[in-house]
Amino acid sequence: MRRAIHTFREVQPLRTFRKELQASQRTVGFVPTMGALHEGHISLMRQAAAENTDVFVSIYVNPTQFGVNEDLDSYPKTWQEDMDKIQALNKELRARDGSGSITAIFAPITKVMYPTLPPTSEITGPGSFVTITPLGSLLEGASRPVFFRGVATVCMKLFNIVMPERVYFGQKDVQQTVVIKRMVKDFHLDTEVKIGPTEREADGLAMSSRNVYLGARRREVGVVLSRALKAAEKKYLQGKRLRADILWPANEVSTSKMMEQDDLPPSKRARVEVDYISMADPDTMEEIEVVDASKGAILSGAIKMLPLEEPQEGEDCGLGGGAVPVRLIDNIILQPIN
Ligand SMILES: Nc1ncnc2c1ncn2[C@@H]1O[C@H](COP(=O)(O)OP(=O)(O)OP(=O)(O)O)[C@@H](O)[C@H]1O
Ligand SMILES: CC(C)(CO)[C@@H](O)C(=O)[O-]
Ligand code: BAL
Repeated sequence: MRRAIHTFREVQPLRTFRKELQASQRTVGFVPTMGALHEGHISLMRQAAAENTDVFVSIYVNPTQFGVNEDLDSYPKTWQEDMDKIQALNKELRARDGSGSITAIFAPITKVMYPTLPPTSEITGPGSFVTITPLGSLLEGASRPVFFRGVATVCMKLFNIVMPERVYFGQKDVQQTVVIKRMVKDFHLDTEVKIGPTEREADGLAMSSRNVYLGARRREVGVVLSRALKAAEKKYLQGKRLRADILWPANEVSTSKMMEQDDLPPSKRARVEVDYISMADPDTMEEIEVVDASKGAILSGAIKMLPLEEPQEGEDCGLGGGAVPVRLIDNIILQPIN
């Protein structure tokens, strides 16, 4: 049966629609996004459609997860392209027997999501927040202090509005998946958290909405993060278990790339800073010295691609002309070995 996609801007009409679905024993898989959709998002929607009759997608750039000096204002917005991609996915899904499809988009304005106060990005600002500590203060949380408070808060609101049977998150944001699982467990939320694999470009770069800001020169250097993590994973697969043995090749790959770029003239280089390379416990994200092979571990990292110093005439500098710094994250799960 061909079904239209409903776009909701308000909570109540969405709830009414959701209740109708529930009354007819349909199941909802929910994919929260901030838009600027790419194959990473689409693969989560595909997975959700395989496991539910109806898929709800939210498109909302949540201000409270951006720090005051972060890139909220420049976050890419591509509404029409996003709708075209979702329509194309539905066409693909409808050709498949037994598959669900995307039936609702939730695209609220901020007053709908934060009805009481203007939302704050200040650490000590007022508001009703969900905090998951210390998990949310480590790694990404150390660099972006309000990030996981904002993510957990908006996801709690979205889950309360959509009431999905299942929620879908990408492994690319691995710490986010750990935070969401913890929130669902600790608050007894009646939903199942499903994680989809990281979708990558052919050279290994993890897909991200922010990649449009990279341009060719920074794009080529940015792939260093996935290479560094791969080098570390290789050590684990070769039987190494100690932090130093696993992480040194990752640090070497990233440091030599930094030095290589620093030595180039400003007209040719794309400078990069490493924020962290981590080997952490999969449940707590605390750093570990030794991998317990029965449990595995999470290798993750974050780098910052600095603005191009001397963009060249005619060069593909990406959206923003190479002036926007771009933070890239990536991770590899060291799988348990029995
Ligand atoms: N490459 C990817 N593979 C799989 N899932 C992804 C990928 N990139 C993002 N996702 C997932 O899509 C969901 C929405 O993410 P979001 O809209 O922030 O996109 P994004 O590309 O992660 O943006 P950015 O990297 O700029 O923060 C999240 O669950 C995220 O983990
Ligand atoms: C989960 C999320 C949509 C919350 O704003 C965001 O953090 C994201 O896109 O990963
Ligand atoms: N994908 C995580 C959203 C953010 O970086 O703000």
